[in-house]
Amino acid sequence: MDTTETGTTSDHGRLIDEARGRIDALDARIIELVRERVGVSEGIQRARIEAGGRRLQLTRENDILRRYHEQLGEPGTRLAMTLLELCRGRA
Ligand SMILES: C=C(O[C@@H]1C=C(C(=O)O)C=C[C@H]1O)C(=O)O
Repeated sequence: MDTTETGTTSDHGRLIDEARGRIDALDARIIELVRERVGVSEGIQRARIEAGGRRLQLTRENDILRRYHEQLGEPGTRLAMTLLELCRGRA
């Protein structure tokens, strides 16, 4: 059986390379979606400030944290916290 320096067969190596290509493409889409989310969030924050309100709304943030937790567990909560951190404070 033909093996590479990582100990995989060439078939496995090809499968891994192909799957990594898909992961790289997914990561690029995720980063693009995060950038889109930052822009939408900034627009909401700016509108609220212009209307005389506060930039942040913690009840809404808690709903988002709960949704991520329900779907992805504790790491989902941390992911949502990171997303909210990226989206806060630029308006
Ligand atoms: C975007 C909003 O403003 C802020 C940003 C949020 C977000 O990025 O999801 C959520 C709540 C607010 O603290 C909103 O109220 O929906």
